[in-house]
Amino acid sequence: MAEQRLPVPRLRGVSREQFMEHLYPQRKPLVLEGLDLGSCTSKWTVDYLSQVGGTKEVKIHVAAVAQMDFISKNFVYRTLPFNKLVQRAAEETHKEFFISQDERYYLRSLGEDPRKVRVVDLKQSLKMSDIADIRQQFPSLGEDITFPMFFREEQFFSSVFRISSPGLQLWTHYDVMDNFLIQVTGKKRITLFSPRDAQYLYLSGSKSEVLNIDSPDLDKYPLFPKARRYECSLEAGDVLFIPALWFHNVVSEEFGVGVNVFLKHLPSECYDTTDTYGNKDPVAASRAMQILDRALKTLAELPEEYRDFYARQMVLRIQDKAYSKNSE
Ligand SMILES: O=C(O)CCC(=O)C(=O)O
Ligand SMILES: [Fe+2]
Repeated sequence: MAEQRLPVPRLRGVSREQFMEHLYPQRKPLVLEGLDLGSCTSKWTVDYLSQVGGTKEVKIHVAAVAQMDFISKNFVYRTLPFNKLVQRAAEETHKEFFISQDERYYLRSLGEDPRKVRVVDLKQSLKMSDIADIRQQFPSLGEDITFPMFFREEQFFSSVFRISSPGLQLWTHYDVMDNFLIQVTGKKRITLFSPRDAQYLYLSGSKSEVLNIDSPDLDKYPLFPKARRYECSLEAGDVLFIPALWFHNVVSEEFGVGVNVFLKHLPSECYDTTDTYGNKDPVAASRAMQILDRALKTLAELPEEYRDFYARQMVLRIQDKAYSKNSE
């Protein structure tokens, strides 16, 4: 089957009203151009970021190769002061390094203590200190960036620094929050897949096992070419809207600094309160999955012929009762 590459629509000068009333409800990826992002787009050079961002320790991925692989774990986690990370990610060869001279770096910033489970206080509002918000963790840099306010204040979940060495590729995954990915400097190729095509992506949790999306091993992943492939080039000043559950794969074509804003689409109580990354499935989804696992265990008590018969009835019931009637 010929592989299709569908462009992600690009829109310039979209207003808050236009986005919220007409575009957001369509739940499709979009590149928004020409939004006011504040002074970051001109200020955030390597020197400025390292001076103003300071020496706060950050946890990073370090990889000896361009394509990070979560299955073979061809990367390690290390810690560097923020200013060092920025300098190293911007250079191609390193005098100081962890694994090799040409190792690559990826920062996904975290909150103060990502292991701490957030606590619900008396007013039911959540303690946010362990959730990334660059305005909290990097207040001086936070002042330079204006988030596109294309959402209601209470939808805000987190804001995350994304800093990457040239060439690095982040595996295909989905997040459970809506996302505005703001590319402040540098250039990325982003490939997206619809949640409806999850069946062709060979998922392991929230990630696709197909790492080499440009030249997949078709013996291992024969259905992968059936997934409709959307693509965009994200350049400095562009903002990509990634609706929750849309898969994305990111290749940094240059050293680049981005910030993404995760926001809640569902009412707050639908989300897992221990989720600090924005990637734990909604509570009802993980409960339903657990119940399904129990049902499968129960079915396994039957001999094959019966198990097969009842399993097929269950699939039909799921399709009839739970699939969206709105075919894409
Ligand atoms: O642009 C990146 O570095 C990764 C983007 C991403 O996965 C996200 O914003 O959720
Ligand atoms: Fe993501």
